[in-house]
Amino acid sequence: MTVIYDRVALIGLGLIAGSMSHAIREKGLAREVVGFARSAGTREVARDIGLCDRITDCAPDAVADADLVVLAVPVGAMGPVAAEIAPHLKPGATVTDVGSVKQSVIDAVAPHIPAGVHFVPGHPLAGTEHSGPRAGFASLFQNRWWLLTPLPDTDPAAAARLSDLVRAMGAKTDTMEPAHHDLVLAVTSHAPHLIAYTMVGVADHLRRVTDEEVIQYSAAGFRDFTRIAASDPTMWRDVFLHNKEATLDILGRFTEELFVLQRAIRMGDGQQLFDYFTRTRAIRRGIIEAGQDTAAPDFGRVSPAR
Ligand SMILES: NC(=O)c1ccc[n+]([C@@H]2O[C@H](COP(=O)([O-])OP(=O)(O)OC[C@H]3O[C@@H](n4cnc5c(N)ncnc54)[C@H](O)[C@@H]3O)[C@@H](O)[C@H]2O)c1
Ligand SMILES: O=C(O)C(=O)C[C@]1(C(=O)O)C=C[C@@H](O)C=C1
Repeated sequence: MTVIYDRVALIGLGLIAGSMSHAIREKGLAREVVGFARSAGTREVARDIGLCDRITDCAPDAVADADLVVLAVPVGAMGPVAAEIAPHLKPGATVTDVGSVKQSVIDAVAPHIPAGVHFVPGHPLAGTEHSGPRAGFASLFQNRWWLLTPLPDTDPAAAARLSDLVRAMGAKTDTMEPAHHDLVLAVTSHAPHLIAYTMVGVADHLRRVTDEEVIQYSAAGFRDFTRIAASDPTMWRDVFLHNKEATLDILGRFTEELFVLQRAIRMGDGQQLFDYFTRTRAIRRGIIEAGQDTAAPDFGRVSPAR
């Protein structure tokens, strides 16, 4: 493969940055991958497992002379991290982020980006319930979407070069308006996570169930919920706090639908339930036909949790 950036700096060394480092180094897409993490423990693990070519103890060091800087920290930390590295960015460099929410990250990061540095926000639609420096793996982005949400004044050449990197890591790229991205992701990712957290919380309240039966008789459907509900609390706290309006809108619609189904059950309206489930089954089949189902539960085998 061709080198796309001479030096890539990864800020935050968790699942996404770790997976990027594995993919970039495995495919030779950069001459050097430098990593920085805030906590000494994370840096130590990253050094132990040889996650990057170099790990530094200071964010400004990591970004000095980097051609691409990737902000891979929780959404709420993007602004402060951008402020810290901004004075040290190389003219002509590109800064991207991998945050699950786009508009609030843009609002927090863009004001810090100096003239002559390109900011191309992005979001890989790929992940697992695991986090931290050991969680990453090179094939995470294979055949998954990686959305870019460039700003009106984003340099097209900088965005195209980032797209090249993303595609070379195995992902498919598309561009979207940030606010539209946040609404789409509220439907496809954020509200479903909240529902999974809630469902597992409900089971937890039923002590009789939780004590033994929830483990012993855990059905596949509930197990899928528990996988999602095991996702990183900091990351998801920040997602909901920073995509508040869209998530609340979708949860409002969800509640209305839930009442419709609840009423159908109460009234014994089997036809309504059958018709509803027939429509939703078609959506699932559409996702599989589009090649978007990658059997997420297998991720646990690929990358053991911390
Ligand atoms: N996990 C997923 O499924 C997934 C998928 C796509 C995008 N994302 C987004 O990618 C970003 C990183 O997620 P991840 O799953 O790699 O997380 P992670 O928890 O595995 O890693 C996050 C890293 O950020 C560091 N960090 C945390 N708080 C920080 C702070 N205040 N300042 C500096 N560093 C800090 C942590 O030490 C860690 O190194 C998030 O913005 C998340 O929304 C996650
Ligand atoms: O498979 C999972 O564990 C995920 O939840 C990944 C997932 C998603 O909802 O699809 C989670 C958050 C992201 O921002 C992108 C991907």
